[in-house]
Amino acid sequence: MATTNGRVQSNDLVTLPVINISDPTPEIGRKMIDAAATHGFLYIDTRGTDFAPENVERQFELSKQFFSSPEEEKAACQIGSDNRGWTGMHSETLDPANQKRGDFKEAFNIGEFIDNRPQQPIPKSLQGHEDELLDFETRCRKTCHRILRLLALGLEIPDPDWFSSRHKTPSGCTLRLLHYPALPLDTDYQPEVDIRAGAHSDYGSITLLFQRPSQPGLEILTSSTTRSENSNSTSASEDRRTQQNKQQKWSPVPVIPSNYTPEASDDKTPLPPILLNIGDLLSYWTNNLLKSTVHRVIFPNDQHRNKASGAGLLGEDRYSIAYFCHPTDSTLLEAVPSRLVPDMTHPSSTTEARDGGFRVGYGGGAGGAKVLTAKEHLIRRLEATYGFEHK
Ligand SMILES: O=C(O)CCC(=O)C(=O)O
Ligand SMILES: [Fe+2]
Repeated sequence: MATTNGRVQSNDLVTLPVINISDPTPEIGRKMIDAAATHGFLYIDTRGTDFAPENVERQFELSKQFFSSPEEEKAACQIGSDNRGWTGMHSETLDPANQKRGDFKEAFNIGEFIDNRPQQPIPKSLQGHEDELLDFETRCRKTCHRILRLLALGLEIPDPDWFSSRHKTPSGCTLRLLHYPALPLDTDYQPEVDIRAGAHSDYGSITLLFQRPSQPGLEILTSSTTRSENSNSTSASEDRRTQQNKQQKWSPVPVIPSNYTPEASDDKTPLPPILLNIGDLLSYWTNNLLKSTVHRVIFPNDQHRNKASGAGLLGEDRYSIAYFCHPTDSTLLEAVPSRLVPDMTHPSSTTEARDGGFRVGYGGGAGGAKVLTAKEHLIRRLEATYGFEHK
């Protein structure tokens, strides 16, 4: 273990379940809730989704086409306060407290299409491919709706469409293409302070992440409890002390987990499962029952040590695609009608025991002074990160 960015780094890969969502039963929903309430991350088996391997391959081809286009063309679609467009190398700093310079990545944010049309300038390299972007976005949306339905079933919400019916347009849904370039041989990259994507949590309800086989780097912040010497004690004070001994560590998330057997054929690279994680909004909405876990992307240490790749560069390019799913802008983040929210988060708490008379069992601050809309929640979150007001 080594200390990076103030936290311990572990070599232990984290084990997350791989869930097939083709059969929308309450039992599958419960498994998803268990994982979402523990690590906030789980894998979705691509066989139960709207994605065929060629859809994902094609989107990665388009992504490469965009990132390898001339800088001026990308800059013509520079990101604005609407959170859409291109952000270049080092222009985003996801973890300013621990980074001395911006993320070693570039990204292109595509906001949702309205009436089948993009609502932002499309760079030259992607012009004529709008239908393919829309097709991929539509598959992401459908898959998210299946997932939201399963989460509602797992939470025993009487209406299984309670979440999905609150995820319509217009919304903050964003498809994000990401490129983490290999480094020049004379790089001054320092693994202790530099990073491909700084530690952060996602803003929306859920995120889908598509990764490439053999392009690792994602890590999540996990907690492990180290017990003190009086480990037989179960008193409340001992429990509190044990709590204080919780150690946070970075655990790598494998692209293809050992508990997954992809359909590999001779001529094709296997399609990794889709990684799913819970975002801040859904965590807030479920009163922190579902966890929005901090994660980051590192430049793999072995690639940093082993110097040049064939291209005269250090390490390899990494590409990923994220789909950030958000509720309809006007959605009120009010009570989630699930008895599991109080039961699982605060088993013994009562209304009076909670801060400010916060109503137990009702997520998202319902019962508090003001119920936020999804858009207000997103604006607050973006302001906290970028320090400027988004439209
Ligand atoms: O590229 C990745 O693997 C993760 C990207 C990510 O966490 C993000 O864009 O929010
Ligand atoms: Fe993220």
